[in-house]
Amino acid sequence: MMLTRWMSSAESTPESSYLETLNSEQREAVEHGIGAGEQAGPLLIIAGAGTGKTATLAHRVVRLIEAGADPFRILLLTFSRRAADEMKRRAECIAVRALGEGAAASLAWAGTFHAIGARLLREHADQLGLDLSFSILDREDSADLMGVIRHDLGLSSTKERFPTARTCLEIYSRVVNAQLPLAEVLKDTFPWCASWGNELRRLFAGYVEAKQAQMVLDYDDLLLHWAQAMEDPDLAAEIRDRFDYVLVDEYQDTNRLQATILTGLKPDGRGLTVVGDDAQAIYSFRASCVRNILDFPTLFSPPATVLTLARNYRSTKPILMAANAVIDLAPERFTKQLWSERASEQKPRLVTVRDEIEQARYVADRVLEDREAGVPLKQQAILFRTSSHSGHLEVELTRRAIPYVKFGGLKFLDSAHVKDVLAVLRWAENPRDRLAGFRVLQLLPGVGPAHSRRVLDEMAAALMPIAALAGAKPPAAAAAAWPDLTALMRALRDRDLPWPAELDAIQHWYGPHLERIHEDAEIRSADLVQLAQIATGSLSRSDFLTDLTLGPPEATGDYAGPPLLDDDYLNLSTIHSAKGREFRSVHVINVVDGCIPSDLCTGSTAEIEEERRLLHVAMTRAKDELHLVMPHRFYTHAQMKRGDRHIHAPRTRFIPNAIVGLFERSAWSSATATAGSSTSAAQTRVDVGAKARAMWN
Ligand SMILES: Nc1ncnc2c1ncn2[C@@H]1O[C@H](COP(=O)(O)OP(=O)(O)OP(=O)(O)O)[C@@H](O)[C@H]1O
Repeated sequence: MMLTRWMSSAESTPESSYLETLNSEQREAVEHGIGAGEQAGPLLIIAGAGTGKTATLAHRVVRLIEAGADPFRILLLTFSRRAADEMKRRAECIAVRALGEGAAASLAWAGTFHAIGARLLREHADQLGLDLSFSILDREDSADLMGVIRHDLGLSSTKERFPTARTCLEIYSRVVNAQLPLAEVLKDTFPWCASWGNELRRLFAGYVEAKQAQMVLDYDDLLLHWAQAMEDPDLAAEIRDRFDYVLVDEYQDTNRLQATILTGLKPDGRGLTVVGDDAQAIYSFRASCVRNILDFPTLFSPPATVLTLARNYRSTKPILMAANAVIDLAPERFTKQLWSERASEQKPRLVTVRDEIEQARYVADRVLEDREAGVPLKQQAILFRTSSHSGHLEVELTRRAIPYVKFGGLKFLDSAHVKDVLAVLRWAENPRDRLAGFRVLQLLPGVGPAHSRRVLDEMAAALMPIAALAGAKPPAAAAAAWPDLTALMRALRDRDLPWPAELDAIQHWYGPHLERIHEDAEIRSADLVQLAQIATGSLSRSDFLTDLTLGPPEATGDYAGPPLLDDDYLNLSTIHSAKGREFRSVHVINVVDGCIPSDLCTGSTAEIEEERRLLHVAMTRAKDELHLVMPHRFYTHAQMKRGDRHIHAPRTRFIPNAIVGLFERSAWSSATATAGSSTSAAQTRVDVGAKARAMWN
């Protein structure tokens, strides 16, 4: 899209009509510091759920441009790629409205911290001693690499069990992102690993060395190296000089390392705007730190201006009152009471069902009822704390042929066949990427880990790795397939095919292997068709790999076969993945202690508080209808077939008796539902208490 630089501030009209749709609080945030003759001081916008944070940030971007800012020098940092795309789209629409057709704000620097980090590191690779063609490992690959080093150092065969590769990666990642010493992270977050401090240090040193030898960066490196670049005065000045304005969305979910990067970019806070909601901080497991937002104002001198958005445009009053009540019980936060003008008689419902099977039936019934009443499936969502909570529901939906897409949980890109194809691309991009090579080589019949390692060692030692691959001696079973692989790699390396045609070549090569390896090859190849389609959106192989690694598509395609995008489908989502979204009708399932809060959290106050915020986030996704469903009992897994062991689950502690009156309570069972009625708690059928008392009177 064409870049237009708007009128200078002298020409701009603060009363521009495109700002009229904003309320006065939003307007104040949009106008902050504009026209003051110097760059605006630091600004923190505390924006409660549904208060128009995206709209406000998008308008501020356009207003800055209108006042003379250069769109190329605005850095917009968001939490997900979807949020970046949405923000760009909104800003462009507003720009057109503000300045007429033909006007456009092309935001060249909008993306996640990781994506922007990757781009800056590539642009400054020389100065940072990085190889320009570095590839990026996703979390799975990083854990695999950690596993390889763990094994090589003999840590997989220690007498007492050494932490798993995944736990080691989590520890490593927390040290990097929270910028804390290893000993402190072990003591506070991984106390059961505390005795392994020395071994972990050795492991992490090996992991870092392996990444450097293979010219790969993991997600954490994208931030770490960016922060390190900001420590060099000249380089920091160069990077700082690229951006006049830095705007950050979802600031409550940034971690210490990201905060360091921001203060490096804007040491006095001038030109810096951050938006967030401390009540929606839900990513501490990724070392995000709610203190970042609570402490932001005092980071600068003079301190940042704090503006609050409290008018919620999304939810009805009763939904908002209940969501406010849940978060009001949190001990520390910026105080704000969300309010709404959307009147409704309907309180959110708190529904008890016998077990998860009944819960699935209840939800499926309600979803169909809502659809009959004119609410499309796409406007409905079922939310849960953990991906595995939706098992029963997925079965019930499939049984009733209700199409759905699941967000969170097993992702499209985590499926083996998609990873295989991407590994070929990554290996072609960087033949020293051992993990990619390790995966690709083992697709061939008869090639195992030992043989792959040998070939990769030969390639690592050679000046021309692909020639070394061609010259390597394959095991007998792979002899026939070897020339095809080397021919493919050579073609990809030499860029014989234009992008994205090379993906077709890979699929052509991969087809027979897919059929040999997987029984359900046909279903899996549909995902590969989808992958090829996604590839058309990127300009080059390297862009495609970077885009996918940093912002993967979220829908599961592994088993369900994703519905076409224009079909109507129900949204199933973890609460984390529903962040930033809204639906006319929302069901939150398993609203019981043990699920929310999850019994997986260790019970520290900070963790419990985060679970409270999760429930708040879930509730505030609803516009018109909100159902919180509570199965009364859960079957336990470790028992004989047809066993009937179960545990009783109490209502979540986040809805204590003091606030339960804000909900309409009812009990539901499929037996009474088919008889055409549900039992309301208020209309008890058999008052067993009275009967029992009567026995003794
Ligand atoms: N000034 C306004 N007038 C009317 N509607 C508005 C206004 N501002 C925002 N909205 C509407 O309110 C809803 C919520 O806005 P948005 O999605 O930007 O909220 P948000 O603050 O990002 O929410 P959350 O943090 O919960 O994800 C949207 O449907 C949006 O169109």
